[in-house]
Amino acid sequence: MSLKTFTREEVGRHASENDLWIIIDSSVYDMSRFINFHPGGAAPILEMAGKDATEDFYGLHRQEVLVKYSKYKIGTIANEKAQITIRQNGDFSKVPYGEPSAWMGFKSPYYKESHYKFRAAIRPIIDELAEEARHFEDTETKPTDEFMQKLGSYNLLAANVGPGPWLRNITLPGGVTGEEFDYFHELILHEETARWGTRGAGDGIFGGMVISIPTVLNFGSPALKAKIVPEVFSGKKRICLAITEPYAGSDVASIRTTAKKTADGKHYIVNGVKKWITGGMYCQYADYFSTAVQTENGMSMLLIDRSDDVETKAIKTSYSSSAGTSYIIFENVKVPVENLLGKEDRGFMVVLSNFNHERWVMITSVSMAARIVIEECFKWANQRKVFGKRLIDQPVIRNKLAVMVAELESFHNWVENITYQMCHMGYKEQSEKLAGPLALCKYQSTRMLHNVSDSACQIFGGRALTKTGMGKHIEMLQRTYKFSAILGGAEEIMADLGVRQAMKSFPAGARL
Ligand code: HEM
Repeated sequence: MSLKTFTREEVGRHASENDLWIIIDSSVYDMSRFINFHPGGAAPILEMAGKDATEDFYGLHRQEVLVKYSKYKIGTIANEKAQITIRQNGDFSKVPYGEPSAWMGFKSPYYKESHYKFRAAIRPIIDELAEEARHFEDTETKPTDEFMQKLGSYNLLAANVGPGPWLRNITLPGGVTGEEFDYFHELILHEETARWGTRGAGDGIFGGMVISIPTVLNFGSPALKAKIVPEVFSGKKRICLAITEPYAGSDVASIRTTAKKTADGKHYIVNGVKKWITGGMYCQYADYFSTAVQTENGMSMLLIDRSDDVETKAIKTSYSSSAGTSYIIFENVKVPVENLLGKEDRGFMVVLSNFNHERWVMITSVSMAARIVIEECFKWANQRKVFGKRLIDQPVIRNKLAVMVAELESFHNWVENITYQMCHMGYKEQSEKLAGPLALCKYQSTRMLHNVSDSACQIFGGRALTKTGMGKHIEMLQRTYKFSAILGGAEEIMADLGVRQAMKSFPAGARL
C-alpha cells in the first residue's frame, strides 16, 4: 500500500473513537480498528486522538511494537523527517558503549580486517534468527531442528567450538577461512549470539554442545569422530555433557554413576543419575551424552547413545526450559567399549581439558549481556521523563551508568587481553598459564554482571520486574545472571583457583 502524506491539521480532524489517528515520529497511524484491542486499554489512546503521541509512546513501548503493528501506519506528515532510528537487521549501535570499542571508532591492537568482515557478515544472520530464538526462550520450547540446521549451514555450530582441525577446508561468513579463524573470531561469534538476550535458549542451542563435543573431538576414536562430529556440526544431532549429579556438582571426583565391564570385555553397563544437564532434555533433544562414570580404578568418560534405557526428565529452572536442563537416569545402559573417550580411569584429563575454553566462552557472553543492558539503560535514561526531567538529567542515574560502564569496559579489556594470549599460546602453555587468570576473569565477569543487573533494575524500576515491555532485557538478566555465576565453576571456586594457581609461581625468595 502506498503511503500518503498529511498535514498535522488534517490528522487533528480524526480525533473521535471511531475515526482516530495519531502521530508517532512524523508517521501517521489509524488506531480506529485497534483501539479496542490495545493492550494498554482504549483510554490512553483516546487521550492522544489527533495528536502527536511520540513522547508518550516511547515512554511506554519498545520500538519493536511499531514494527509489529506497522499495518496501522497510513502515511507520514508532509515535509517532516523521522527523528527516531528504527533498528534494522545488521545495524550497529551508535549508543555510547553499545558495541565493543573497536566497533565504535576506537583503535585496537587485536582485530584484523577479517574480524571486522566476520562481525559485519554474521550480525545480519544472527539478527534474522533472533525472533525465532526469542520464541524458543519465551515459549520454553526446544530449539527446532530447522533452526539448528540453519546455524549448521553457515558453519556457525563448528565455529562455536573455536579454532581447530574441524574447521579445515571450510569457509565462514565474511569469507573467513577455517584456517584463519582464531579466538577473536570466536569471541565475536559468542558476543553476537549473546545479543539475542536469550539466556536459556542460548544454552539449549550452543551451551550443551560447546562443552561436550570437545570430548569427542579431542578424545574420541577416529571412527566415533567420523560418525558424530558431522552430525552435530550440521545441526542434525545434539550432544550434551553429563557430569554433575545430585551428590556432586563442582566436586567431580565424588560422582557415583558406575560403568562395569561385561565378562566378554566388549561393553560397559552404566547405572546412575545425572542432574543439571544442559541440553539433555526432551525425547530426541540430546542424541548423545558425554558422560562421567566410575570405572574400576577411577573416573572415565563414555559417549552414550540415547536408548530406552536412558530416561531424561525436565528440571524446571529460573531460566527458560528451552535450555533443556534435565535429570538423567541411566539404567543398565549397554555401551560399547569403543565409546570410551580417552583412556579408562583417566577421565579427569578429558573433563579438565575443556574447562579453560568453557569458562572463556561464558565470559565472552557475559560481557555482551552486560553491554546490551547498559545500552538499554542509556536509551531509557535518555527517553524516560520523571518530575519534568529525563532520568539522565539526574546525577544519581549518571553515576550508576558511570560505574556500569567502567566495570564493563575494564572487564572487557581483560577478556581481550586473555583472548590475545590464547591466540599466541599452544595448548600446553595455555593450560599452564591461563587457568588462573581465566578463573579470576570468570569470577570477575559475574561480580560485574551482578552490579550491572542491580543498577539496571534500579534505573528501570517496576519495568525491570516484568517479562514483557520496556524492561524485558533487564528482567531477563536479573533472573538469569546467576547461571553464569554457578555453571562452569562457581564464583567462590573460581576465585580460589585463581589465587592457588598464582601461588604456584610465587617466587620462593619474595619477602616484604
Ligand atoms: C501504533 C500505536 C500503538 C500500538 C501498536 C500500541 C501497542 C501496545 C502494546 C503491544 C502494548 C503492550 C506492551 C508490552 O507489554 O510490551 C501497549 C501497552 C500500552 N500502551 Fe500502547 N500502543 C500504541 C499507542 C499507544 C499510545 C499512543 C498510548 C498513549 C500514550 C499507548 C499507551 C499504552 C499504555 C499505557 C500501555 C501499557 C504499558 C504498560 O503496561 O506499562 N499506546 N501498547
